[in-house]
Amino acid sequence: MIVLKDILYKVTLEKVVGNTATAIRELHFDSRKIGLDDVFVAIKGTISDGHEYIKKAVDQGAIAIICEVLPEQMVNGVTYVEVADSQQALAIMAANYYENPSEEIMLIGATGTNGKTTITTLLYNLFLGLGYTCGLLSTVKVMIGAKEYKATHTTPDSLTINKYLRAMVDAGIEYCFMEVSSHGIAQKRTEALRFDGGIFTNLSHDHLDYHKDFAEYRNVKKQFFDDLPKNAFSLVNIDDKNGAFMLQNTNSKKYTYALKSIADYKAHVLENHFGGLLLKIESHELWVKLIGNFNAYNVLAIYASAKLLDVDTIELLQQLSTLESVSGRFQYTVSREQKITAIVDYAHTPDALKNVLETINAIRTGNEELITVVGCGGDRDATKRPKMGNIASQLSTKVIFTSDNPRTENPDTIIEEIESGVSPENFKKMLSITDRKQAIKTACQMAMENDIILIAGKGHETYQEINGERFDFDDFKIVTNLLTNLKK
Ligand SMILES: CC(=O)N[C@H]1[C@@H](OP(=O)(O)OP(=O)(O)OC[C@H]2O[C@@H](n3ccc(=O)[nH]c3=O)[C@H](O)[C@@H]2O)O[C@H](CO)[C@@H](O)[C@@H]1O[C@H](C)C(=O)N[C@@H](C)C(=O)N[C@H](CCC(=O)O)C(=O)O
Ligand SMILES: Nc1ncnc2c1ncn2[C@@H]1O[C@H](COP(=O)(O)OP(=O)(O)OP(=O)(O)O)[C@@H](O)[C@H]1O
Repeated sequence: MIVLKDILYKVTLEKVVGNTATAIRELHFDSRKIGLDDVFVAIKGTISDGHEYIKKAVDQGAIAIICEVLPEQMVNGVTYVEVADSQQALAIMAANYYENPSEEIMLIGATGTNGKTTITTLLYNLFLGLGYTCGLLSTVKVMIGAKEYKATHTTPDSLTINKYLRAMVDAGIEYCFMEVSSHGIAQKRTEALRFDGGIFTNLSHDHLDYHKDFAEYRNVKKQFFDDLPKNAFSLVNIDDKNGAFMLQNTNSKKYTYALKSIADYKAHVLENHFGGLLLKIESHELWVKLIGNFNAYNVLAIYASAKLLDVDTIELLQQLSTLESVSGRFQYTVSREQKITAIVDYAHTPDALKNVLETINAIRTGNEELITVVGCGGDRDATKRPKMGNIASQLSTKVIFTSDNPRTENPDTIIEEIESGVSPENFKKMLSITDRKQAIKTACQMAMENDIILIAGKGHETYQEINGERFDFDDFKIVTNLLTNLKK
């Protein structure tokens, strides 16, 4: 039997009307899920206010209501608890409800604008290879041992996280690697979790549709490190100009990694081409099958994390050399006859797109065409559109602007906004094809021997979202198929 008072442990209570010794069944923050004897946590959201659904929750059988403002009319037999912050209360209650699973597993979080999925997935694969049992909470998928679940968020809500962590602990899983998004931190989805380590990758212009400005976005990321406990490690990329800021107020053990600056963990890129990366990490030379300078940072972060988790260096180097690239993250295929290389990458921010294009330009000989197919999502930060148009047209020899999850916006209007960032001298490089499949097909038809096609923005996604509906769409499958059947 679960008692309300027990799951309220550590929640600061402002006011209580009713009995907290009451037995409860489930905990929910969505009134639509409430059944008999459940607890409803009312949250002020971005679209609606959970407080408006309190009556509905009670009508459906809720035995307790947790809210920031008590309703005027309260029903006898229902317990009403006023708290200062419902999201925080939910996080603490969720941890209590699932008996604090984060305290029974090694939990490592990665945050930053880019690299979270790559780092957490590679850490997961690395630790599996080392013989540990592992869990993964990422944008692409959730893994609990061998069982795969569809991910709905980069960082799910606190109830879902704790439910997954409990399932991992019950399955005997030793390590969980999870992505920590800025939305997740801001909405307190990760509060009340006990992390054993936190990794900071980098910070650039992103999510400014959600966060007020860059300063707020940066402060939210820092909050994750501020909250890490004394025994956890904070591992930050100190080459990033915001790296030092992340470490300012944390009580955790502070470590840095870098390719350029002085750092606790340092690497040099000795070779960088389509075959992979040759790195010198500390005194060790290491070949990895990952491409591009940014992956040198990712490999270094993984190496440093594993060292901080006491992995044997020889075994670690051996496993690192076997790692394969992550789905939709610089995933590539080469057509057999024409040797046309197609790269599918999730780059959907100006900085990530610039990184990927610079990575390709650093590797290519210069004689080939670099044809980029790219779009920007609808109903999301519109300020990045001209920036991405500018970057794509400057750093490619040809560019095709197309759709990328237009959602409720008109895809042609989005494309016009992307085009507005292209400077006149690059107009001749530019084409616009609204239909993404047609855009990819045109790129394949335009490509000649040894040319390179970059299809950016969607990465691992297997859909195109138009007006609330998701249609099957997979960049990598489409381009692989087109290149296989290409007749020139
Ligand atoms: C903008 C945003 O982050 N929204 C998240 C937020 O929902 P919200 O504030 O919009 O909720 P709302 O619809 O206003 O409703 C407010 C409250 O009323 C409740 N309600 C609502 C209707 C009803 O009938 N009954 C009821 O009780 C809702 O359950 C909610 O508690 O809280 C929900 C529960 O945690 C999230 O599912 C939801 O994520 C939406 C779906 C989303 O798309 N989020 C994205 C932007 C996101 O979080 N992305 C980051 C990664 C970003 C990145 O790095 O790319 C992520 O971690 O996934
Ligand atoms: N360390 C890095 N620095 C810069 N760019 C990177 C880094 N690692 C990966 N990238 C590039 O950034 C993009 C996103 O990578 P990844 O999915 O790993 O990041 P993320 O932080 O999980 O982003 P998201 O939450 O949007 O999925 C990809 O295009 C990838 O090529």
